[in-house]
Amino acid sequence: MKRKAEDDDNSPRKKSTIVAPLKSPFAVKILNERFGIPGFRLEQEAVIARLLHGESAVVVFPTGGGKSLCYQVPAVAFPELDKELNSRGAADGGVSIVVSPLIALMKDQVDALSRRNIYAVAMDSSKTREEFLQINSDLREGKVRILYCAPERLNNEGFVASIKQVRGGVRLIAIDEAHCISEWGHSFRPDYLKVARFAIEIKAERVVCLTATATLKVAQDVCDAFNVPPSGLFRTTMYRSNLRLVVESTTTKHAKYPLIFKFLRAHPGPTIIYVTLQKQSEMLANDLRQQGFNARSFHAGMQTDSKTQLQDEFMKNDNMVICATIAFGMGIDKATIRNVIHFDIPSSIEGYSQQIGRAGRDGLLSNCLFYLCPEDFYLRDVFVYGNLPSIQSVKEFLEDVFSDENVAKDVGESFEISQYSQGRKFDIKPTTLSIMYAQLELKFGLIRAITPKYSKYEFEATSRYFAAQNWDKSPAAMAVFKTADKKAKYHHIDVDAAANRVGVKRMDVIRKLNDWNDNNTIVLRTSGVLNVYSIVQKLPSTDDERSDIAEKLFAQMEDRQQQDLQRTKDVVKLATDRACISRKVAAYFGDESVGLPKECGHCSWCETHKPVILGKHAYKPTTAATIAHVLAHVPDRDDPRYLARIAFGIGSPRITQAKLGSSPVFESLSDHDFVVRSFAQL
Ligand SMILES: Nc1ncnc2c1ncn2[C@@H]1O[C@H](COP(=O)(O)OP(=O)(O)OP(=O)(O)O)[C@@H](O)[C@H]1O
Repeated sequence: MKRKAEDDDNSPRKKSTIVAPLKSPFAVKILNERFGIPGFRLEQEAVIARLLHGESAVVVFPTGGGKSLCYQVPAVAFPELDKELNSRGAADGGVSIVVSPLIALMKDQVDALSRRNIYAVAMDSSKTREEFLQINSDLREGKVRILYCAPERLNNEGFVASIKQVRGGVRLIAIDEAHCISEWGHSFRPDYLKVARFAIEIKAERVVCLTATATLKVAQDVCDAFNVPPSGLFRTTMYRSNLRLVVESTTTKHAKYPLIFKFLRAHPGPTIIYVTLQKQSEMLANDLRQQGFNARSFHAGMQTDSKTQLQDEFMKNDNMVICATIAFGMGIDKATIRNVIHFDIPSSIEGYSQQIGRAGRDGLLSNCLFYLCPEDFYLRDVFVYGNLPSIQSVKEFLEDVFSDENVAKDVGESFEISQYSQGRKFDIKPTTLSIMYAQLELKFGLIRAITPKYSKYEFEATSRYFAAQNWDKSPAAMAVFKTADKKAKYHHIDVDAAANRVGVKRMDVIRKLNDWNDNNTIVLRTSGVLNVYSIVQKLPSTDDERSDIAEKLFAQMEDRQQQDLQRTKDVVKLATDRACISRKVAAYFGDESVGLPKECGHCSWCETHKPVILGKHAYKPTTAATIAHVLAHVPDRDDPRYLARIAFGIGSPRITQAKLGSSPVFESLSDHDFVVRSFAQL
């Protein structure tokens, strides 16, 4: 008998009315036997029991709380449980997919799982073609237990297609850092919004979303995205009784230095000092070294090898001070960090709590210091105001996306665009640009991102390449031979020009290059991503329609700017309030658990019962003369926000291109409030 379509719906959106068990002896057995761990912590067992029962879950555990086991144990348990219940064939165990933004973390986990004889792989761009083919074949045969990938991978329709063919299907999707799904979250990532759609498309049986920082609102958003009922939300307390939370205010940034030196002399041990700017991390490490500390700097601008080496050193060392941007710490599992110091204002309470959460995982007393002064606000404002482009830029960007050529295309056709060049051309930050694309995709339903292309191909020829010139007369090979241009060691090739020249498809040329790469005829290098979008709905062609979309996009970004400004205010309020800081952090995350003391007894408020007083942040007023000074150096009058940015010292692609970053007016009004209005009446 033919079943109704909804009966086939295995997707996580299908709600269940059956109550899931809280215990799972089977999961305990897997934990002991396959992971060598004696027992579960927190609510790990209840989460896993629910997943094994076929339900989805949202997990909010603090950093280091053991979220990884919540998906690793079920992934291993599914095929074993099938065997026990005799419900599926041995090769039909399916795969569990972990979506995570942290590539380094994926690698560590894959290594650890491999040591336990669990077949896990990370699908990332470092894989060679051979490895990639091997993974795909193993996936099809249902051999891979856990597959890690970054959210961006879900834009790759080849990947989505191959997942649909996995033998045994997708048993579970685990979404790490799941707060990135929520637009209310402090680190919203547009590609995360596509995970829910992906889960439905590939008919994932269940989903587990994991995060260390989610307010009630964010947790609710995550639950809504995957239709997880209240019984599927697991939260444990954020309160950490071994963390001493101290806030101190200073009059200037400079005055923080002697306080830090003095504190670290009295409290040695592994330490992380968080700063906002890369340059600052280097300067501070330098100053600390001069004071005799074993200090090093860490930031995202460093080479991957140096970063890995430094992390390894920090893991082994018991008295190292790392001056780092927030790039440091994610995936660092060092239990004995004694001090976490904030040299600048953290961007949100979520960020603050995540960073202090890295201290004292061994349960021993650890100090979390937060130094605050009026100068700190400037840096935060630069970051927040720098994200919002001008409405003019948004309109020009949309004109480019909805060009006559694209508008003439039919539904199902696609267009290519380089987000990188658009960012430079329209003066929009890459993250902001990708948020707008995600909105065009998910909110307006106009386009859909599909597999990006590389725009630049180059290769190093081996002797086989030169030999092939005599015998390989295939059109794709001829296209390469005729077009590739040798400069020094590398041949450069414009794949589109090559394809046009001989009248073959672009794809054929790319396939040829890849085949040659596989059989050692060439060593291929690719770079320069071209984003590709397929048209889902006829693109808007009238000015009114475009204007309407531009205004909606802009309004939403303005909203985000307000939220970001509010986040800074929340942090300052937390630090300067007449209340227990630990309790306030817990309350911010909706954690009012019974058993939480009214006052923690180990924060600056509880220790002194005096609030931290922050000096007044005095902005200078803008005058006609200060504005005229800026205008004298910048000829453009098309965009008040652009002028305000220069004056305030917020870099942008357009400012870099105009070489105005070193102009005398750049940053000239940094001690003024960021007022676009001052330039708007010109
Ligand atoms: N039940 C347990 N018993 C003993 N050790 C555990 C248990 N659960 C997790 N751990 C260990 O605790 C450490 C932290 O776990 P994990 O990395 O999963 O934390 P996390 O919640 O993902 O943290 P983060 O938010 O920093 O990513 C790991 O070394 C892990 O092996």
